[in-house]
Amino acid sequence: MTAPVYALRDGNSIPALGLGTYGLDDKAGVAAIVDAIDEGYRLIDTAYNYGNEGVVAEAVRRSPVDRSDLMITTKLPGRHHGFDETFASFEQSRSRLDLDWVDLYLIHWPNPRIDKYVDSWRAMIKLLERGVVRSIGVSNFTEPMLQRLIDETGVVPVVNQVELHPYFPQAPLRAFHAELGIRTESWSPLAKRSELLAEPVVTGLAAGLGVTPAQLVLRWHVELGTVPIPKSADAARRRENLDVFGFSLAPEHVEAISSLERGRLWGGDPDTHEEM
Ligand SMILES: NC(=O)C1=CN([C@@H]2O[C@H](COP(=O)(O)OP(=O)(O)OC[C@H]3O[C@@H](n4cnc5c(N)ncnc54)[C@H](OP(=O)(O)O)[C@@H]3O)[C@@H](O)[C@H]2O)C=CC1
Ligand SMILES: O=C(O)C(=O)[C@@H](O)[C@H](O)C(=O)CO
Repeated sequence: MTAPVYALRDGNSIPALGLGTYGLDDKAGVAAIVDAIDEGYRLIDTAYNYGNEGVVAEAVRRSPVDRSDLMITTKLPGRHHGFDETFASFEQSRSRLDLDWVDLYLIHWPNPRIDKYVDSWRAMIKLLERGVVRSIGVSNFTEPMLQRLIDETGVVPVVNQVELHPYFPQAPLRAFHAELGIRTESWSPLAKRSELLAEPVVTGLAAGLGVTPAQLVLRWHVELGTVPIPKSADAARRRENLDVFGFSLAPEHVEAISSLERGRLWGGDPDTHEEM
């Protein structure tokens, strides 16, 4: 089973659910990603800073699934912001990933104090023109930061990957994305498991639908039209996580889950958090 896809504003497409890989390392990580592709995952999310681009490369090499059927995302770290620095960093990522092209390249964090994300964005536009990147987007960008990229370059990111889960549904940012045709990707979609999966509203609705709490939460993302990228090192949980396209949630159930809102999981406010 594979996830359905959404069209991106640049004409490419993105699976409605993908695999997070933060913490999938070494041999076990390779095996987990090979298995995930076999299980039907087609969108794989890594980053320069995860230190596992080589692990993703090995999994892609070992998988019988054609590379062109996969969407591989990686991300530019904060310490490499800048026009020339972005080309150099991208080349390291591409080489470690052992790919002719990267499907989706994101600015990982805006790092506003460095104030070079527009320079990086200009370099990413060039990478797109050169054909070594198929789609470009950002991660952890606020509305004013997105607006600045657009005002200064005229190029709208296809994706903004942000913290998003029932504790932090990001309704205003999602509405802004919808106006601009930016697809929202949800990081930590299960709120890093935490206590979310034991919330009575989650367990109650899940029991009523005959699904697991994680499936209920991931279906909530699907109902919102965001792309969740749950990470799991466990095959049974990965299968469970992908199996959310055979049921739906009533609008009042979506609302009930969204009402768990209480804010970010930790201090990852893009206006102040600097991640190098
Ligand atoms: N752009 C950014 O700044 C960021 C991007 N990310 C991306 O988002 C991905 C996902 O986020 P992450 O922080 O890992 O958090 P998730 O919300 O995906 O939660 C992962 C945790 O949930 C557990 N889990 C997974 N599936 C289930 C299930 N069905 N039932 C119970 N527990 C489950 C996992 O354990 P187990 O492995 O044992 O199953 C793991 O402990 C990352 O891997 C990364 O790719 C994350 C943070 C920031
Ligand atoms: O996983 C990511 O992409 C990150 O940016 C992480 O470093 C994230 O910020 C985190 O997990 C912090 O605890």
